[in-house]
Amino acid sequence: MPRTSRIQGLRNLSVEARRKFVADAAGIDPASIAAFDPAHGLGTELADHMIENVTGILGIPLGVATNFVINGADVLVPMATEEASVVAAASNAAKIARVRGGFTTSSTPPVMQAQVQIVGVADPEAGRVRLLEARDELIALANDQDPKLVEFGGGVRDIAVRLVPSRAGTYVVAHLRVDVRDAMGANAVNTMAEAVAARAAEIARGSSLLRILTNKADLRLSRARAVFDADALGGPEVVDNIIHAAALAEADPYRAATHNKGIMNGITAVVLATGNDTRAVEAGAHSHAVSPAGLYTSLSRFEKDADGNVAGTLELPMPVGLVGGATKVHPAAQAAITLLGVRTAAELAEIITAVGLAQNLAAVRALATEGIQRGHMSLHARNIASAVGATAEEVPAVVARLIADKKVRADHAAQVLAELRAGR
Ligand SMILES: CC(C)(COP(=O)([O-])OP(=O)([O-])OC[C@H]1O[C@@H](n2cnc3c(N)ncnc32)[C@H](O)[C@@H]1OP(=O)([O-])[O-])[C@@H](O)C(=O)NCCC(=O)NCCSC(=O)C[C@@](C)(O)CC(=O)[O-]
Ligand SMILES: NC(=O)C1=CN([C@@H]2O[C@H](COP(=O)(O)OP(=O)(O)OC[C@H]3O[C@@H](n4cnc5c(N)ncnc54)[C@H](OP(=O)(O)O)[C@@H]3O)[C@@H](O)[C@H]2O)C=CC1
Repeated sequence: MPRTSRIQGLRNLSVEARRKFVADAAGIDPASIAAFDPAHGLGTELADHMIENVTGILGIPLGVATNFVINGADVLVPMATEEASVVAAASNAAKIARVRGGFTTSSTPPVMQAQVQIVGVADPEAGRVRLLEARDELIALANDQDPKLVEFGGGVRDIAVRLVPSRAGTYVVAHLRVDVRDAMGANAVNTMAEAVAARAAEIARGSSLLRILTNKADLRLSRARAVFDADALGGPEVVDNIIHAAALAEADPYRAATHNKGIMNGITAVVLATGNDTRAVEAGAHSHAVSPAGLYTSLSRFEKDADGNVAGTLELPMPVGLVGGATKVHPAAQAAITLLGVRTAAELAEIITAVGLAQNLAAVRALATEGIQRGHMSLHARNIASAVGATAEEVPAVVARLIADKKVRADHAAQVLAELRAGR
């Protein structure tokens, strides 16, 4: 069948049947996502090469979000998360976005920056200018460290120098701005920073100290936008309430933190599923959420467009790669990349950003209407039923009672399960 993400009723299939269905819908061989099955996924031998003192493997559920249309193409999105309702919510918002054509994305070139801290410079202003004069020499020295990256069309694009006053003096901080192509880039730029540090310090007339990537990846931005149809959202009142919810998140750091957590529900799940560095993406996102005036604010924007629909946008750093880290090593991460059908790190980054926007819209819509608990807790109820010991056969009956009684709580679940087993 042609590639499609509009799948209804995926939830009603068994896990195995779902895997087969998803592969067919993506137009790929089911064997290429066999690694989603733990039996064919990451084994202890491979895991032992990934980190230190390996004693086992932690399983995290991997779901597939449906309904996404991104830049006119249908995309099925693998999401690894321990939290109920995240995959359903992303699929729900993608279904709404689909009414008006789905998501449109774009990004800057994949430029990461490494910092070289230079201490003890007597004349920092002059040190800054001396370093800028040596731009070509420093770029050549850095590029020599990674001929392969240069061969792929990447490499150092520029040098910037900042003066950072601190309680321990003014530091001269040189930035290497490196196009890392399809890499996340941390190892690549760290190698370069370490290689140029001594020469940079000599030129600035100080000594080098820290030589490390900055996770404030504000030169590597990814953007997504979508129009969420007013009728599909539930009408003009829902639109207005979504705008009020977004306005509070823009103005109030307490709300912004939760609003952004909702965005990261989607982003982290895809970053993790593709074997990328969740901490790097999270650090970049939160550093980007600080406005020029120093206010921690929302990463997304929701506006009412001229036709009364919600125009949603999200822009944030998205340092993800296809060639390094766990992405290349972890069999399930490779399967996730195959399912997504991406060929460049930029394509992956943009899909992740679209998922972040969808996730945010779903949560904000729920909050601006019926509240989060009905949708979220009815799915979380399955966790609670399992936690109190319900078997796979018992879970549906326990969940149905918890929702009917509007008491999605462990104590009530235990009571319901006991009653069920006693035949009451
Ligand atoms: C949970 C829903 C989707 C229910 O919403 P609903 O309206 O009951 O769903 P529906 O049955 O009408 O289904 C609509 C679509 O959602 C998907 N869907 C719906 N249910 C399932 C399911 N079981 N399994 C798989 N997919 C599901 C599916 O795509 C479906 O389309 P269909 O295929 O039927 O044509 C909705 O209430 C929702 O979007 N809620 C938001 C939930 C959420 O954001 N959860 C994250 C955890 S809470 C949190 O951490 C963050 C937060 C909220 O604090 C952030 C913030 O404050 O901003
Ligand atoms: N602060 C942070 O966020 C830090 C993160 N990390 C970790 O660093 C890892 C990511 O670093 P990264 O540099 O991406 O990993 P790698 O060093 O594994 O991959 C980058 C290298 O891959 C090679 N390469 C092959 N094909 C391409 C291509 N198409 N585009 C770009 N490069 C290509 C390049 O040269 P070559 O083959 O010559 O190497 C490049 O240097 C992650 O695991 C992350 O967790 C590490 C330190 C700090």
